[in-house]
Amino acid sequence: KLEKHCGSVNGAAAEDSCHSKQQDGEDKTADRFTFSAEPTVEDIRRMQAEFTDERDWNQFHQPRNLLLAMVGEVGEVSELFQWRGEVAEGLPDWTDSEREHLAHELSDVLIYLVELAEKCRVDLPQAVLRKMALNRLKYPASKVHGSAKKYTEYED
Ligand SMILES: Nc1ccn([C@H]2C[C@H](O)[C@@H](COP(=O)(O)OP(=O)(O)OP(=O)(O)O)O2)c(=O)n1
Repeated sequence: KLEKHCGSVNGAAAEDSCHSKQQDGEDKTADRFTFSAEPTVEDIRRMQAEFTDERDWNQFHQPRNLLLAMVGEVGEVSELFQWRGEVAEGLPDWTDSEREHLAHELSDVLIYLVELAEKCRVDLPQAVLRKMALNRLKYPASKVHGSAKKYTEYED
């Protein structure tokens, strides 16, 4: 079962439940945003595996091809942002159609990423947990709070 999220299927046009202005006028949209619980990463892996099986496309979906496909889709995401200058969180100036286009392109990136991980036998959800643990060790909050320097730039 796929739950509706934020009053819309893609979470983009959710003026009432997701986009509330506080009394001081500050838009707290970003603070309130969360993803739907489903589909899980494993659901996405399985759905894409079914999609490729049904088309006999597995023969084309080797790791290197999936990597190139994913990078191509990242390029399509970049196209949506290029020449716009700074874009604020929540994309306040974007039309619904532009938001939906972005949702499609980000989904393409995710679909290929998940399939690439599958074909490389990387259990992505667990790998993310391990990598985030490493990130926390590398960048202790007490040491790096408020600074975006890379870890090699810290002196002690
Ligand atoms: N050989 C293929 C082709 C497509 N797809 C799936 C995964 C992606 O989610 C989407 C990509 O489709 P397109 O290559 O047609 O790319 P776009 O949807 O981005 O279309 P366009 O490049 O015209 O914007 O379809 C796939 O799994 N394997």
